[in-house]
Amino acid sequence: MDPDILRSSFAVVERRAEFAVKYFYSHLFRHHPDVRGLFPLDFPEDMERQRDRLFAALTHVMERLEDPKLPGYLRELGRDHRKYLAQPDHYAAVGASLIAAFAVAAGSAWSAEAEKAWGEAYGAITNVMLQGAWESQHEGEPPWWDAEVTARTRYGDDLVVLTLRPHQRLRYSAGQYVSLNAPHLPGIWRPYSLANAPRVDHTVDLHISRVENGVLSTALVRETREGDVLRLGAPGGGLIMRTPREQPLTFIAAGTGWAPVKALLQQLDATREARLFLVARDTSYLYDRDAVERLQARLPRLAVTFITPAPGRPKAQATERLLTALGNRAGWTLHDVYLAGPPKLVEEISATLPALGTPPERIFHDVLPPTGQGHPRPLGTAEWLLNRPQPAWHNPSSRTPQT
Ligand SMILES: NC(=O)C1=CN([C@@H]2O[C@H](COP(=O)(O)OP(=O)(O)OC[C@H]3O[C@@H](n4cnc5c(N)ncnc54)[C@H](O)[C@@H]3O)[C@@H](O)[C@H]2O)C=CC1
Repeated sequence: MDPDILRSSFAVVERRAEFAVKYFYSHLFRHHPDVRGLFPLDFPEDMERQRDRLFAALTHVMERLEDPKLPGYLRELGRDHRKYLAQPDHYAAVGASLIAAFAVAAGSAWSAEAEKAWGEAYGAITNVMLQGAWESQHEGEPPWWDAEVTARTRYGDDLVVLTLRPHQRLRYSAGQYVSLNAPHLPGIWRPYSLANAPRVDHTVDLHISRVENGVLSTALVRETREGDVLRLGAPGGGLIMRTPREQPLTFIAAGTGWAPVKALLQQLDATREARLFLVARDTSYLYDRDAVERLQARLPRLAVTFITPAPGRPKAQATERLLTALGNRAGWTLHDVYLAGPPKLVEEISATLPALGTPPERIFHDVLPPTGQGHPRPLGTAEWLLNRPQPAWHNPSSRTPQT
């Protein structure tokens, strides 16, 4: 497998992603009509997003071809793909259509070597994913976990906290996420962080913020009732506690990014020194305040800072205020930082923290899909002070305003 050939041919295909994806799906469904059921064809807007997801996953792999963590990621992906009831034949069918689509999209940039490199790479990727699926099956895990909604708390129009009781025990670490599906919306799965450390009764909380035109989040926020049964995919993600006991911690949570941070905080003992920055688009979105108070009562060395825009100011101002607050705190060389929230915010804050003194390898967050704008270069301290980064809102209207 030649990483250079893979990367150079993928770079050409990526520029024609839209065409490549259309070709891929029509090729796949023409040759293997049986796999149609695995894709959310009833929801054209979701099929549209499927394109981004397919390329986000491929880009993720392309960027990590030589990363020793890639096999672990692929095993987790294979375990998670059991929820689609994906069989070895399906993997082979997808591979044949993917390579056919790449060949057409790459045009004259395609060659016999590229075809060979992709065939080998796809075979290797599939083997590791199938191994992950097999291990999960061997350990007695179900393809997905049916889970009954046992409680539901609505905050405003666009946010709901659901408590679910999985029918089979779900093993996970605080800070991990699962994908979630409602059986009446087949094929639509979205990742949500588990909002609690494992409990004795095995129930889990999910914090769901409604995304405008989001088929699943809208249904979950508006229609889900106690007694409904939802489906959870295999837990995954590496936002788990990695910091030695004696070291101080900073948590930054924006919006429902509070979910994994809350789970991580629940694991701390009373001696831990930690600070928490909770960011919301306005005060009415600072939900779950009781839980914050309970944590403060249990953790005397936890300093909490709430950050919202000034009254009447746009929500972007919260991120500016967060940057100011971070700049006013000391000790960044000592703190491990755990970050969760909108991908753009996570990207910006993790690019800013090294200028304050946190080593990049001490900043932890989920691997979020690429925003298409590349990763910002970390700033030097002087650059940061002279020219503080402005929050970049790439789609400020993608959220429904609260009425
Ligand atoms: N594990 C993780 O990292 C988790 C991430 N999330 C993500 O967090 C977001 C939560 O959505 P909501 O609760 O509706 O949050 P939201 O849209 O209300 O945003 C919360 C705050 O984040 C900041 N922000 C939002 N978008 C930004 C942008 N483009 N650039 C810079 N700053 C921005 C603003 O300060 C805003 O006040 C979703 O994108 C979700 O995918 C949610 C849960 C867990």
